[in-house]
Amino acid sequence: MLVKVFYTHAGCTLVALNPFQPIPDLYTLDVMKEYHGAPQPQEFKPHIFIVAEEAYRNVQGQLEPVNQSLVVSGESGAGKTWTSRCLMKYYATVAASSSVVKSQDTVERIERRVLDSNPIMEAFGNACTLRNNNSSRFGKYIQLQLDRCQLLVGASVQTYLLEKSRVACQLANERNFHIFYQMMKMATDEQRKEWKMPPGQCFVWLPNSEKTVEEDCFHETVEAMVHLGINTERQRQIFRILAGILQLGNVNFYSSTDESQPCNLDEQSKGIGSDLLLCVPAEELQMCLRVRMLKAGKQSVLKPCSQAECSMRRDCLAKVIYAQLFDWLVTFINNSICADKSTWCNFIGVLDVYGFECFQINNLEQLCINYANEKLQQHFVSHYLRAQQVRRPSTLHAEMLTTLHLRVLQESRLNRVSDAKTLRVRLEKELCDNANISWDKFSKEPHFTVAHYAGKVHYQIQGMVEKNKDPVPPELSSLLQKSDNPLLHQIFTDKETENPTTKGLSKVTVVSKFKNSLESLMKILHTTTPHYTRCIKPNPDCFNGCSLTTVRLSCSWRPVASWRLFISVLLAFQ
Ligand SMILES: Nc1ncnc2c1ncn2[C@@H]1O[C@H](COP(=O)(O)OP(=O)(O)OP(=O)(O)O)[C@@H](O)[C@H]1O
Repeated sequence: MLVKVFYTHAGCTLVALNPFQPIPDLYTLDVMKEYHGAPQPQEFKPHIFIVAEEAYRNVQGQLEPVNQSLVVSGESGAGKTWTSRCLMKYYATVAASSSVVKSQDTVERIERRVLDSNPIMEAFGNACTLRNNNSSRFGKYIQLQLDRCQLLVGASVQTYLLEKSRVACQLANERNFHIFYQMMKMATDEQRKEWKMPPGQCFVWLPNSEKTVEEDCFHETVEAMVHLGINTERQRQIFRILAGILQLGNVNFYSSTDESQPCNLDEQSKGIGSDLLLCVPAEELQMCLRVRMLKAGKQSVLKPCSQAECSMRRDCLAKVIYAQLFDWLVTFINNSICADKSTWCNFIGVLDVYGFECFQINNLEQLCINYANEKLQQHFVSHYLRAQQVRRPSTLHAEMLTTLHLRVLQESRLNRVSDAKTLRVRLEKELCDNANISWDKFSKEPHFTVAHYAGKVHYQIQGMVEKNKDPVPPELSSLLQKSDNPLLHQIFTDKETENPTTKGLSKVTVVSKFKNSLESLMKILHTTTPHYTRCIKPNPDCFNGCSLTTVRLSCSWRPVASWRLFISVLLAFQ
């Protein structure tokens, strides 16, 4: 009989092979109990529960550093989210004890809430892509909070870089975020009426809706919302906002024959109901999408937008609403599951971030994601070398100099207007002595190529600066503040208070925000005991006939050679 093996150890790393099918008896309650109760779990067959148990025992043993981080890595579709869920379920089971003095009810509720954060975040943050039907389009770090008796008393979630562009633009054969399809497929007649979504209506922003994926389960999302304390009225507000976004996608603009006049909307677009769903005045919404306000000193001038600009403003409106709604949800979840600081003393963190990305066209998002992967790889390499008692080569000095040097240079660049070609020339000048970046001077599309630890990636320069600034026209923000939807109103009013546009304060850009959150993540990782799990996708077609006995693994970890270069390039866009 062929015994299928899905886990093995490679040095200090657990290698997990995605079986692409449910494996009966691999993750049952009994198996959890077996690993948890074993005097020496390491002597058992390799399993994700060994990693989980080892981290748990480290906390019990109170050996410094007591806090633990479980770093789950791998390419898209390799099984990171699945593994993270497994780890959370493990702790929700073994770190809950019926013998606790606290009421059983409270204990159950917190474990359940922690687990219920998953379906909500997956519904709003995951999508069907070419590589994975349930691909996380954001990164997350979950801290499971343990009290003095090592019982799970709460959790907190930090998310990174939601791919909000997906709301308004999906690659061929990919889909928008699951939640939209869940709504469309599972709505009751009453909801359809409320959401202005008659059966059979097509939405431009919902491609491939005929495809059925396991994740299209609206009831599970709603049930999780209820458990986390999102009441029916709040749910209504959320779904109306989402329906409003969908309707926005069906709005079309036509250039006016008179250039001094705003673009036209077709009759269908006028009656589409986004204004009603987003609870904003119809005329003002149409105006904001088609006319921009230019400030000249104290005076403002109104200028009609071109057809392309109107579409960009429509997409921008949808993206900013969705991203803010996602952030609101994460904050709500945190408020619901986070324990009071006085009640917990240690944590086990589970990190599930985007894997290394290399597409045909790569831009700022990939640069950030791959930078994060380089940092994690570097963290892994230094931990591995420490474990092998090999002295680390010191790169800190050079690194600091590079960063400092470039930062000084970049300060003078802020707000400088430049096209892609000029920017390429500037970057090349600055980074010409770095062996890990190369330039193709003759290419039509200005780009640069970075030799990553995982392979070479070409990055398109066109649009990078704009993506980094990620501007939201002020007219759109003030329109949303006027919304009669209490949630939309709250989200955009809070945002305004959080980020006052005070002159002189450094601007928050995509890179600066990402860099800050990555830095704080790395700080946390450095103060915890790390455990690495590398998930492997045995084939690109998600074929389910492989096991570690049939796949030859390449465990050659190439050293990070280029991560310093990232700081330079990313700083250039700050
Ligand atoms: N241990 C497992 N047992 C059974 N199926 C699994 C397992 N791990 C992964 N899968 C299957 O593989 C799919 C992809 O896994 P998952 O979503 O966890 O990948 P990922 O690495 O998080 O990808 P992405 O980076 O795109 O989010 C899952 O939806 C599930 O069907």
